[in-house]
This record gives sequence, C-alpha cells and structure tokens, in this order.
Amino acid sequence: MKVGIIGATGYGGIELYRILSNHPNVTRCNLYTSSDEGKPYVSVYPHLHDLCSDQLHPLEPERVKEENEVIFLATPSGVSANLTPKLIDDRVKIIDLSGDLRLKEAGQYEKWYKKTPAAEHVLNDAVYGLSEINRSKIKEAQIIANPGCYPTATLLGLAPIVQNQLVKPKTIIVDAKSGVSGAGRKPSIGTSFVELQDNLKIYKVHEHQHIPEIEQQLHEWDKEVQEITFSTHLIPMTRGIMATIYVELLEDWENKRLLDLYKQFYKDKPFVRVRDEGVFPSTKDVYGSNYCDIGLKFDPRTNRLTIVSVIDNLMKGAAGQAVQNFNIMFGIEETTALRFIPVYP
Ligand SMILES: NC(=O)C1=CN([C@@H]2O[C@H](COP(=O)(O)OP(=O)(O)OC[C@H]3O[C@@H](n4cnc5c(N)ncnc54)[C@H](OP(=O)(O)O)[C@@H]3O)[C@@H](O)[C@H]2O)C=CC1
Ligand SMILES: CC(=O)N[C@@H](CCC(=O)OP(=O)(O)O)C(=O)O
Repeated sequence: MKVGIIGATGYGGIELYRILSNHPNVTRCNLYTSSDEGKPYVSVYPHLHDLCSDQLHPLEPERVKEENEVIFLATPSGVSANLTPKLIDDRVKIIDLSGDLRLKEAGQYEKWYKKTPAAEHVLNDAVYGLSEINRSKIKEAQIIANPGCYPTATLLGLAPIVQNQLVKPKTIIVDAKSGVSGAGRKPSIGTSFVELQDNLKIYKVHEHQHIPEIEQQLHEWDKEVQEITFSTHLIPMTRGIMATIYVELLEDWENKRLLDLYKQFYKDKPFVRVRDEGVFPSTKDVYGSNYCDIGLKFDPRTNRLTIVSVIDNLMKGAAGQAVQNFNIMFGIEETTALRFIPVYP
C-alpha cells in the first residue's frame, strides 16, 4: 500500500515514518510539507542518514489523493478540519492524529479549541480510534479520529470500570503528567530547556482541550458519568505520559477482584498490560513502544481506587495507535510493525 504523511517534519510525522518504513504492507511512504518542499527528509532529521533518500513534497490535496491509498495527518489542530474535506475520496482512507475530528459536537470543538470546527458530515463520518475498544467500527471506517495522548492513557485506565458501570459519578479525578515531545517540535518559551529542566509545571488548569474528549467517551460508556476533574503537568523528560486516576466506586471491592476484572477485560488486547497486585508501571516500561501499562490498588479506608496508566505519548498516544488503527482498517494483524520491546534504560 502507498501511504502519505502530512506534517512529516513534526514529531508525530517522524514517528509515523519510523514505524511505516518497517511495515511489510507499506510499499511507499510519501512525505508532505507545508513549508519545506523539495528538501531531503534527512536534512530535517539527520538520524536518517543512509536510511532515507526521500524528499518532502508540497502539500497539494489533489496530488496527495492521487499518490496514496491511506493518508495520515500529523498536523496542528485547525489544519485537518479544513484539509480533510479536500482529501475525501472513495479510494482513500484518512487517519487524523490531531484533535479536529474527535469531538462529535462542533460547538464543543469551538469552545475548547477556540478554532473553526470541521464540517458536520466529516465529524459524523469520523470514527474515534481507541483501538482496543472500537475495533469493529474502526474496521469499517473511512476516516479515523485518532485519540489524544492524555485521553488514550486515561480512557484505557478507566474503561473496565466505567463500561461495567461501577463508578460513582462525579468522583473521577485524573492527575496526568507528560514529557515535552507531547507539545510538538515547534519551539516555545514554555518548552525551552531553561524553563523545563529541574522544574514541574501544571498547565491549562480546567481548560485542557482533552477534557471534553475524555468526557464524551466516558459518557458513551456510562450515561451517569459526566464531568471529570483533569489536570496536566509538564515533566522534564522527552517522552511518556503517566495518568494517575482517583475514583470512588459504588460498592466495596477487593483488590484481587478488581485486578481480575481488568485482566479479563484486556485479555485479548495485545498492547494493554495489566500489572500484578502491588506492582505499578513507570513511563520507562513503555518508552518507544505501543504498550499501555496499567496498575491499580483499591483503598478500603476511603473506598477509592487509584489507577496508574502509562503510555509513550508519541506511540500509543499518537503514531503507534494510528498504525494499529491502520492495521485494523485493512484486516492486517493488529500488532504488525508495532511489536517490539520498549527501549530500556
Ligand atoms: N506530540 C504528541 O505526543 C502528540 C501529538 N498529537 C497531535 O498530532 C498532531 C501533530 O503533533 P506533533 O507532530 O507533535 O506536532 P509538530 O509541531 O511536531 O508537527 C506538526 C507538523 O505539522 C506541519 N504543519 C504546521 N502547520 C501546518 C499547516 N498550516 N498546514 C499543514 N501542515 C502544517 C508542520 O510541518 P511542515 O511545516 O513541514 O508542514 C509540522 O512539522 C497535533 O495535532 C498534535 O496535537 C496527538 C497525540 C500526541
Ligand atoms: C505536553 C503537551 O503540551 N501536550 C499537549 C498535547 C497536545 C495534543 O496532543 O493535542 P491534541 O490531541 O488536542 O491535538 C497539550 O497538553 O496540549
């Protein structure tokens, strides 16, 4: 298959290239840019020396459609809302890594992203690509809204208990931390070395654009679950997200029973690994991989469950899950090009 990457010069783009250039079903990977056309890709990413002789092509929608059967968009929010309608074609499938197509209500997108939403027909057609949960819809989809990084960690951490309606509504608190590649390659003061190193910062308090995305999915699983408290922190590391989730349950549970529930829920899901009793994952356990690792412990004193969910933001949180969805869409074995041991140390 011929695949195209729009936004190839960004972190999501290079991660897509890293995976797709080793994918047995991908015969050609075309790279597109809105600013660096004609440049060799290796001049943007020198680690590709001797590994890649491709050039960056101009972003012309007609050409992109003609040259590819699958198009990955790894562009900042606001871009694919405008670009996707120009790329839609019966013989092309689209996988969008941005937040533009995830929220079903256009007004919600306007409110949280403060940008113009995509057309209603595009939002209606887009399938939310949380691979583990939405497999059957992903199989049939022409457009995938790939989930956000924080929502992936949070939703996989909560799915077993929310889908089984075990949660006391309004008690979900998510305390999440991300490595800096989550903010993309474009430099900013907030992501400069001096601001970050030796520092820990909370940001977008009660205003993070992933809040409505998480709530939308939780509400679909359990109509009683509505608002959550969700906070995000920047950690001085390159990759990784840890979502620590606190939630009250409707009844008393034994830890062992909860762990059994999680293990059963994820038993056929190769990229979700539930830890044994008393063991909690850290971000290095999934570094550079498509795994989501989960640990949990019930506190009978407070009737509260603590869930820890970790992912690599660029892999399971972006490019890895996008390729997992690509595999599902084309009936390719789900783990193809994605099953490798995380990088450690
Ligand atoms: N980084 C992460 O961990 C995650 C990112 N995402 C989402 O994935 C998307 C890509 O993120 P990321 O790779 O980190 O971002 P980057 O900033 O690293 O890269 C974005 C790329 O988009 C291209 N671009 C910028 N403006 C435009 C435009 N107007 N039209 C077309 N292309 C444009 C740029 O390439 P060029 O100038 O060459 O065109 C740029 O390299 C974002 O929407 C992000 O929110 C989702 C989950 C996790
Ligand atoms: C560390 C960091 O800054 N992370 C970004 C993640 C952005 C992202 O992935 O945005 P969409 O999913 O909405 O496209 C943030 O918190 O805004």
